[in-house]
Amino acid sequence: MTSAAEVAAPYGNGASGAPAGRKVRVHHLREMKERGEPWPMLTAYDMYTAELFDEAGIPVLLVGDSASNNVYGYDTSLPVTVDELIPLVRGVTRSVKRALVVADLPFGSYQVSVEQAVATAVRFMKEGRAHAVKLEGGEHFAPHVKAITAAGIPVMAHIGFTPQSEHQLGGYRVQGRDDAFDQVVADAHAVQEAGAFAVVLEMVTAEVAKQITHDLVIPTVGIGAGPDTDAQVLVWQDMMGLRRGKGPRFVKRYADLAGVMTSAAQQFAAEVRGHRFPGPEHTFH
Ligand SMILES: Nc1nc(=O)c2c([nH]1)NC[C@@H]1CN(c3ccc(C(=O)N[C@@H](CCC(=O)O)C(=O)O)cc3)CN21
Ligand SMILES: CC(C)C(=O)C(=O)O
Ligand SMILES: [Mg+2]
Repeated sequence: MTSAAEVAAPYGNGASGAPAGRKVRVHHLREMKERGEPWPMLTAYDMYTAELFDEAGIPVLLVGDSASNNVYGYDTSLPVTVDELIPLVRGVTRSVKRALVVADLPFGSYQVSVEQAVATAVRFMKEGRAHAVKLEGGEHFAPHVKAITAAGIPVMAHIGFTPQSEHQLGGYRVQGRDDAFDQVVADAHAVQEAGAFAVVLEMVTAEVAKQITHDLVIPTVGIGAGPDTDAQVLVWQDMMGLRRGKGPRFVKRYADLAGVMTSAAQQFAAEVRGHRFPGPEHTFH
């Protein structure tokens, strides 16, 4: 038995929701919702980010298909492949002690059929050693969520603005306004009913996010969904200021890594050019 105090015990610099020093499981996320404790989620695509965010007390790390435009240099989420993502997932899962690692299924790897969805999810679990998978879609993807869950794989759903459908949705646009309100609510209910353990709400109005968060027993994870979701997620290069440019309005910058890294690179360059690096302490005889 774990005591309530143990369950609430913090680790690292933040509360994980899991018992101190133990792995975060999907049921801990639902328990945090029940206790009214919002939890953070960040993307991670490699060893050092995974290690640092895990130790900082981030309970859930997402290896997003956003690696497409944040690691591989494509302009959107669409081009990245399963074969490109699996090695990143493996690097992240190898590097965490406690965090739950969710692998995002990329465009084209689950939409073809329910069978394809299960097969792709199995690859991410077996080859990537992920702890859960995520896919974009609501009502239409409830059968996929159900079949992957039936295979023993926890599924996080993602509704509202779904970047893999940007061409159908008409670009990066807020969802859930006016007539679309009921559709987003119906999608949320459908994925919960199908067995999803959590649902990402991306770029929906705060009003629809609040309603869904109240309706569902599973946690909602907001990105551009206002203050009332059970959890919040951001792409780490956005919130740490590594990615330059304006970016989405829902991002808050907590650091200026682009500035830090540019000046370190410039200083290194200047010292090499000026014969000041390496010094005696860096030199073998
Ligand atoms: N670096 C990065 N951050 C993200 O949040 C992110 C990715 N990449 N890649 C995958 C998706 C795509 N996402 C995006 C990308 C752009 C906007 C954007 O430009 N939004 C504008 C317009 C919103 C509107 O008013 O309709 C904004 O100002 O927020 C939003 C979400 C979220 N995801
Ligand atoms: C923005 C999050 C939710 C995502 O799906 C990704 O990073 O790919
Ligand atoms: Mg994604």
